[in-house]
Amino acid sequence: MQPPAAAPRSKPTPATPVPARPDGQPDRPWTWRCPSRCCSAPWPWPWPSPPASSSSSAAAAGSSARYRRGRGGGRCWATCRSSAPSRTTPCATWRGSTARSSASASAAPRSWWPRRRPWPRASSAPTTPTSAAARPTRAPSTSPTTTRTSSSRPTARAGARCASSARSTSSPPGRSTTCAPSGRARSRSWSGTSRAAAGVALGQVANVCATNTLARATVGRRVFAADGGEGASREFKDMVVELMQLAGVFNVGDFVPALAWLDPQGVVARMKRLHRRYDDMMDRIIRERQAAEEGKDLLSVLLARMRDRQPLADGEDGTINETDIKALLLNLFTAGTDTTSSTVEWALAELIRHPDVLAKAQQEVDAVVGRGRLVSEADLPRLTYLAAVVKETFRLHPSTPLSLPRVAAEECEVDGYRIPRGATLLVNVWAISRDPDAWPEPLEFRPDRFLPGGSHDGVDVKGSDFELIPFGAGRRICAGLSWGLRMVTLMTAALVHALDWHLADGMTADKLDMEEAYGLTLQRAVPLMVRPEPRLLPSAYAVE
Ligand code: HEM
Repeated sequence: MQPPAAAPRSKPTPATPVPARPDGQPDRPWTWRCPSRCCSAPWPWPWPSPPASSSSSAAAAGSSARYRRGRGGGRCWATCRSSAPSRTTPCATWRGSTARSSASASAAPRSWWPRRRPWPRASSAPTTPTSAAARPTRAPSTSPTTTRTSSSRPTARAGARCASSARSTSSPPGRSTTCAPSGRARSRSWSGTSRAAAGVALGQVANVCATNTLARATVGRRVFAADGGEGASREFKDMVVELMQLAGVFNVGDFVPALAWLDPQGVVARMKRLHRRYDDMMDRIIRERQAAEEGKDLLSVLLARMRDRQPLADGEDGTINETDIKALLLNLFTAGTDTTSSTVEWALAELIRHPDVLAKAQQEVDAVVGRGRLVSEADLPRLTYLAAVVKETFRLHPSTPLSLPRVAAEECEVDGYRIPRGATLLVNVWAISRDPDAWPEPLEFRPDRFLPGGSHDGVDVKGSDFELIPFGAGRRICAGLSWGLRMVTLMTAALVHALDWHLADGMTADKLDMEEAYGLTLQRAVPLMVRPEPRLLPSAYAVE
């Protein structure tokens, strides 16, 4: 296969002065995209910081243009489509690996280092005590009116087994209670959130919720306090983000084995440091669990199996040890937290940018649940519009845009392209779900397409409709699909139902930055800062 020409690597001469970030935040690095527009890669050289107060001329770029600058999109994808006899597998593979190589080279001062997503603190402006009790009714809306490089992936395999164990231990089939234990934690943290009228980073709150919910099923307790645990949650989230970024780096040693021992970018050294931090955290959790009474969580089950020298799954050989347990937990926490919370963050961002869609979703949840209680997992099957919103979010913002690397076990041919044995393949899920041949108006956020009578009525995210595969497909499909889908849907439903949403810091919906940061998971480049406002009866927020 002859891949299309790669992005030019010479430094451009800017014709115009460097504009400020559209969001007017001079303290964060603003990375240019490839100037030839032939690909989505951030420009790989350090760029002078924009002047602190210059006006936001770049903000004029429309939302569609912002989307187009994302990975694998824009002209490059179109070029591949026209020049290659088959676009999907080979082209997606090429796009993926190229995007990795150039995108990972974005951040100053080390040109081969991934850009870190800024992790905001809630504004230090004085908070107004707008408790749920004080603000029971819906306020007039002030919303703007405009609209793994490892080929064997051992921990992943173990994770798949682990997740099925989790299913059997924590979430019996037929019982619709997967996320139920987190309900109280959720409402508690939201009432705290609503007090933070100055603005909260939605992704961070969602991450604490997703992590605690998963933690309750896996280790029997929340790992972050509902409030006051900001430091710890930030540390954990930073670890997950760092892991995702390192996993997404174009590591020279992987492609030029002779250089691997040199670790020229320091990726392996950073991975090892990160691994030690994870290991310490897991050690702490295991010791605490061993000291406490045995529970019904996954960790208790695993520890009991280790103690009784039983294999992990019936019918399998071999017993498990503490390292296996740590690997399983690590796998679940890394695979299951950031993916979930970033999807919820994208969903809210889209809803804020589309007030009509938000209003429709709120009407639906009001009709099904009312305003006297919080939405629960049992309500989800009746929330068809909300399900469509979630699908549309997965389509435009798949949290694992290049899926996970696959290695061809045997040489094969796909659509006329020879795939050699041992080749690493990446499937560009992001580009597939924006393919104009499969999706009319692919860059528009239109949940209606999934409704009865819509162009994609009946299309699902569960791996059988190949134009929409945010969880992957086939044998190695996401092991936490059921959990992740329910978590995203429940969290989005709850946020939409319980709160009205305003952007913080004077931001308006039409200027909201929808830029994507680079990493294994699809984060927002600029975290979503919001001001939530209660919209239910005060009693609905009551917690035991
Ligand atoms: C929005 C939520 C999530 C999304 C979009 C997502 C997406 C993905 C994707 C695309 C893959 C790669 C599949 C492939 O190679 O074809 C994957 C693998 C995996 N995911 Fe998820 N995931 C999510 C949530 C979760 C959760 C909540 C868990 C666990 C509790 C989880 C556990 C795993 C594991 C263990 C694997 C590796 C499976 C294997 O290689 O056999 N994921 N996920």
